[in-house]
Amino acid sequence: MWLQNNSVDGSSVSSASNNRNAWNSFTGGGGSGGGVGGWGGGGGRMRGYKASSPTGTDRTADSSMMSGRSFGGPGRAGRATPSLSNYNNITTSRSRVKVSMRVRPPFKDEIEAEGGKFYMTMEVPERTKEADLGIVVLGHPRSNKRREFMFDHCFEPSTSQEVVFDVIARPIVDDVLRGMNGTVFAYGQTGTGKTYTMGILQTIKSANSKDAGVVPRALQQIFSHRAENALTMEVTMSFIQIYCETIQDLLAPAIDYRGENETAGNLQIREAPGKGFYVKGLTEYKITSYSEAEGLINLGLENRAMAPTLMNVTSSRSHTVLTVKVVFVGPGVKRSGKLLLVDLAGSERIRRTTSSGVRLSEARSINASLSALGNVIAALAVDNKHVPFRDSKLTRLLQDSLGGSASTALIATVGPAPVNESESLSTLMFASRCMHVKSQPVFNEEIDYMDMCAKLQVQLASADQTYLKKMSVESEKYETIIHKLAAELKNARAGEGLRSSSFGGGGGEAEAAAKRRGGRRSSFSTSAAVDTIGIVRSIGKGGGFGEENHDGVLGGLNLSYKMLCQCADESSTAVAKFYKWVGIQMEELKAKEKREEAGEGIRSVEAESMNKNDTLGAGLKKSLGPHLQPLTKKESRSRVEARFEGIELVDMEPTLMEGNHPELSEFENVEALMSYCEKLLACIRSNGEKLELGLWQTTEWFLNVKEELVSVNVERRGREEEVVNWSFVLKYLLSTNSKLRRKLAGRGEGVGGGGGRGVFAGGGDPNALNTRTKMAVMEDLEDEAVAKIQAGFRKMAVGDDAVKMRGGGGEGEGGAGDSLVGTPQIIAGAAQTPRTGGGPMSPSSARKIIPDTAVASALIERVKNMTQEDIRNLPPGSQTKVLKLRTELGLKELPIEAAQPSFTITPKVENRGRGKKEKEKKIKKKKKKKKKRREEEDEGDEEEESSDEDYSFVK
Ligand SMILES: Nc1ncnc2c1ncn2[C@@H]1O[C@H](COP(=O)(O)OP(=O)(O)OP(=O)(O)O)[C@@H](O)[C@H]1O
Repeated sequence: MWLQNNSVDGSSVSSASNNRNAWNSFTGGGGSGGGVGGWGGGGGRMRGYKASSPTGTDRTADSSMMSGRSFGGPGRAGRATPSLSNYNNITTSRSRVKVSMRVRPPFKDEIEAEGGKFYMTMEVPERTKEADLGIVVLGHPRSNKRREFMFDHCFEPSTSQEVVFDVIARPIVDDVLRGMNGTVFAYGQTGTGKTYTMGILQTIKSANSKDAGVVPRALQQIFSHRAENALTMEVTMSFIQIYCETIQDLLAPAIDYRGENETAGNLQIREAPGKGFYVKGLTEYKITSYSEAEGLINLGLENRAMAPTLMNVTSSRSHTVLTVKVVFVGPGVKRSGKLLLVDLAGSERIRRTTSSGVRLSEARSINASLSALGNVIAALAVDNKHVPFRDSKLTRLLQDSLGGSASTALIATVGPAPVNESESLSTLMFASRCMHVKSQPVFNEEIDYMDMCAKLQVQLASADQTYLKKMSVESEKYETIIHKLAAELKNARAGEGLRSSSFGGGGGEAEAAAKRRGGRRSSFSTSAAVDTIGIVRSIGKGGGFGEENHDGVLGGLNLSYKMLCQCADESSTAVAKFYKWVGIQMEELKAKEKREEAGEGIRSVEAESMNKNDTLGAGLKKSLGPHLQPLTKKESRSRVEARFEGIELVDMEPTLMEGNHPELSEFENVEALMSYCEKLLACIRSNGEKLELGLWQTTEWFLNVKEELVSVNVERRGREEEVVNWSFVLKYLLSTNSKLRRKLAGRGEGVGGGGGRGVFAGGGDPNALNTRTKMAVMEDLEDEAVAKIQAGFRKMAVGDDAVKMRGGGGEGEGGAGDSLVGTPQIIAGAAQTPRTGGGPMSPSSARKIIPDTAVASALIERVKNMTQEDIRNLPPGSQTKVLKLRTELGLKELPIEAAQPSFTITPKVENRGRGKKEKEKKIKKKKKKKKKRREEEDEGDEEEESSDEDYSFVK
């Protein structure tokens, strides 16, 4: 859209209107928000920035005024996109001077003079070679002439200072802070806003104010920059003006301490190799803050040559160059960036300025230098070999910036009035040429490696303490881990030692260990290895073997690595040992079974005993034969097979690491070490699993085998116990059988001795007998022994057998007593007091041994109730026994004369005094009876003998 003058945006042109004092109503052009025609072209490009004052009202009015015009039109939407063919040779802005155009808001007098008809439109093409390119179309409202220019940016009049800075200057300052040279210069007709754009029209105060231009904002950006670590930033500043081809130091007093300062008013440009052109004698101020810079610039602005011209009451009559050098210094590094902020004097047609005298010569000088600048640009634009930098002081000073090694941006300013058309065309053509000036910024960085090294060493030394402290903490951490590893390794070794000893020890400890584990799966400790991997990983994350790694850490790592290797090796050894042991055990067990199968072992003892050609042996054989049938071969084999059933040791080969472990220093990098450690860990895990599996299997197997063994042993012991029990029975029988006693007398061994030799040799726990066996034994014992004892007591009670027992006492000593010691339980609770002496048992002892309380009670009753007469009638030995028993029973002895018989044993009394024949007859009869009874008992007759007719208790 066209600019119009029928509305007002006081804020955007306030300074202009105030200065000119004539304009009070002006709209500062189309808004960026519209983006349709007019200045909105720039606004379209600027989408996202805050536009100052565009309104729809402005555009409506503007479009009505534009109707009928041959160029322009109501807006971009209604017009064809300008041809871009002319701009195809424009290279990307990254490798050339960046050019933008800014249109000053019209003054009031311009609006009045032109009637709101202006000559320029801006557009952003639909598609451009570069997305940020903008097009300005220049034409005259009253002619068909039309020129199109394409720039990097086209700023409408309402574009804020902030936007211009951000788009144009901020990237240049960024480059300077990175160590490149950068230049921002404003070029344009006088009075079009160069000084305003650069922000040095008046004294600068705050970079944050709305009107603050490039200079204050750039300084603020520099001082808010934070230098990288280890680099210090130094900023120096100089400020000159080129006035009528003289270079003046705006920051040096014109009068020095000697009275005058000649050099400050006319500085010379010199050239030095590696330094390029420089201003000799220029004062450079080191500044550390924005406020310092502000003070200096304001001082310089006071010194700046300004004079009102017809076109600009605040016209700058000189080119001003503010140079800000930013140097970053670090260990061995010097990086420098130079920022040139150039506010060129305004180009002008001398006739329009109506200058004369000094003003005229100023204008000529300005035009001459700008002309030289134009020539330089023209030469650069077409890549001329000769670039006339020396033609003016300005071009010489800008050589660094335009010569291609700096990052350069040009802001071309134009006025909006048609009256400025030719100057604007000239400016746009100059700017357009600049679009072709190549620029390839370079970094200004000097690196002194020696110096860097020395300084780093100093830094390192100073940082060493902190570093060491940090490393000692790290070290402690690793030490803790290493100690833990060592402890675990020790435990693992101890565990292995335990297993090793049990490996050789025959399984007892292995079983015990399995029991202690309570069925828990045993495991080879892999946590140590895992921790080591953790250390390696953490080292790896920390940068591997770089300088930053402390020796201590590497030492710790080395130790951990060694331990990991050791773990892997030992795990392999442990597996090998384990399986070897299992193999041996299995072989041994098989061999043992085979021996047993062949008839060796304990059965041979039994067989030996039974085969003895003596009464005892014969008796044993007769008594125990049925119990001691040897196992058949088939039975033995099935037992062996059962014991080895279920054991499948799948993989007996340990996992091994091939070859010797490399040294830590042999690894190329952390990754290689990590990879090897992972392999070690895999080896340890694999071996651990094999051990676990093996232990698990063998534990199960042993438990099975043990159960089998126990059942066999129980059976075997059962047989042993039966031997014992029967032996006891036989012993007792011996004690009552003089014939047997006589046979054994003088041998020095009784049945008890036999027991000591073989029967009790196992020392087994009779409780381990199963109930069935126990009961059977008990029943047999009771049936056999109790019956005999009862019979003996009965005889004793009648008196005659008591004599026999007493009489035989001397013969059987040492026979029975000892064997009772090992078998008290068999006669449950009876043998409270083991007998150590020999001879026939006393009634009291017999009572203790014999569980038949009925018999004992009868006996006791009998003794208690005996009268003196009864006792007197007893044989002398029996009298003593009875009296002793009575004493034990706590009975008061009656005087024998006074005693009344309580019962009468008639047959004995009656038979007393009978002849020898009768007596023998009786004995024969008894023997016959006894024999008969024995035969019955041998056949398992369980009948009670209480109905023995021979003996009767008479009350
Ligand atoms: N974008 C703008 N917005 C508002 N006012 C502006 C703008 N540009 C310039 N002006 C005003 O226009 C007047 C002239 O501006 P300035 O002095 O910056 O022009 P110049 O190009 O530097 O002129 P010279 O070359 O003569 O010094 C100043 O009063 C300034 O405030």
